[in-house]
Amino acid sequence: MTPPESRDDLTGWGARGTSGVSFASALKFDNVDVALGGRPVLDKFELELNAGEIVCLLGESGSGKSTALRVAAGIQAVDDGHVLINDEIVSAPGRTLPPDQRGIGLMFQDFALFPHLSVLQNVCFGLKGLGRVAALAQGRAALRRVGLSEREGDFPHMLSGGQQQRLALARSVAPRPGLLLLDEPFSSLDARLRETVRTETLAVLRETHATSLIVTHDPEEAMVLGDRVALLRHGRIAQIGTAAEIYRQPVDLSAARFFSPLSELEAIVINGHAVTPLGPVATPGFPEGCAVTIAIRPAGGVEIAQQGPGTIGRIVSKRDAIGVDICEVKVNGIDEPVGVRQPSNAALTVGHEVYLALNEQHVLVFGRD
Ligand SMILES: Nc1ncnc2c1ncn2[C@@H]1O[C@H](COP(=O)(O)OP(=O)(O)OP(=O)(O)O)[C@@H](O)[C@H]1O
Repeated sequence: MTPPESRDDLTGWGARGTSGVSFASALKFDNVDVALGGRPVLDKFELELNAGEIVCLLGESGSGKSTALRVAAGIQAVDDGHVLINDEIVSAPGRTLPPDQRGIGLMFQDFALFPHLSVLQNVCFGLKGLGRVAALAQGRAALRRVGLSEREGDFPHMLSGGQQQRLALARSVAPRPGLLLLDEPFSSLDARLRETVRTETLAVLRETHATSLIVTHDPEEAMVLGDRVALLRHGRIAQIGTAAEIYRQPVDLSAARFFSPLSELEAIVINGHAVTPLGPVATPGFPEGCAVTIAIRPAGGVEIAQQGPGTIGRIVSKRDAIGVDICEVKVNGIDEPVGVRQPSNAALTVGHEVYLALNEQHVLVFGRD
């Protein structure tokens, strides 16, 4: 049985800035097709990572994220297209350079530690080419960075979940790979631990300078970790950009829904505006008479005030999430209550009549077919 998490899981990382430095590699997927079980999983898949960049691959379950990572790792062959690492073709139809010749570090959701090897042996496994003395020195430095020096003689089953994650990270960065491929690296950790581990892992990735491709299904995680976020849908990139770009200018309604719940209002464009029960919304670029969906994010899209001006509504539910109110407000003419997150205000209570003001800058407009 895995030992429980301890305070050490939150505080036990080594000194920042002590990870070994890699020479970052560029990675390119060029028109990659992969079919599995007779179904296309990657479909003309295109993605380019600049050297040293951290890109998060985000998407619904089954969208092809892990398959893309496995292709980059050389575990999965391509049916068409190419994969290039530093401009060298490493995957082409019928030709797949093995993982150990790609200069990559891999980290999986279940950590895939070797149960019969000690902590130190696990981390030194990929360092055999260095010779024993250099491998031990480099392995111990990686363990020191993740705060596991004292545990080098233990076996993986003696470590807590958080410590196993740290060992898996140390093992993947110890050989100083130019490219790190991480598949859901935090999903097996509990929520309390995940934030600390995420921050520390990001610090390690930055120190190593390795190019990193991280698969996740958690939008918040992608936005925190990625220099850019790539949204994958049915085996293709639906959108790629910085977290701010992809959150503020989602390519379509379904991309917008991925990053937060939305209040969605249907309207028609009249005189350059969509008329909604919450007031008019400017619709530049949409023709007169066009049917649009106005999507409002709970954070910033609308504000609740005790006094007008604004549209009258009634608070039907409220949760206090440590400094933040999460409210639902019923407004005449809108079927579903409008979701609002804003700084805590004890004066706002359920049943209270309030005024809603739209913040047009945070309101999204999409055309409807
Ligand atoms: N070996 C296989 N044989 C047949 N189908 C497969 C195989 N591996 C994956 N698939 C299918 O390919 C699709 C994409 O799988 P993949 O694991 O890449 O998705 P994912 O986006 O990583 O999903 P998740 O978030 O659930 O891990 C899924 O529909 C999956 O069922």
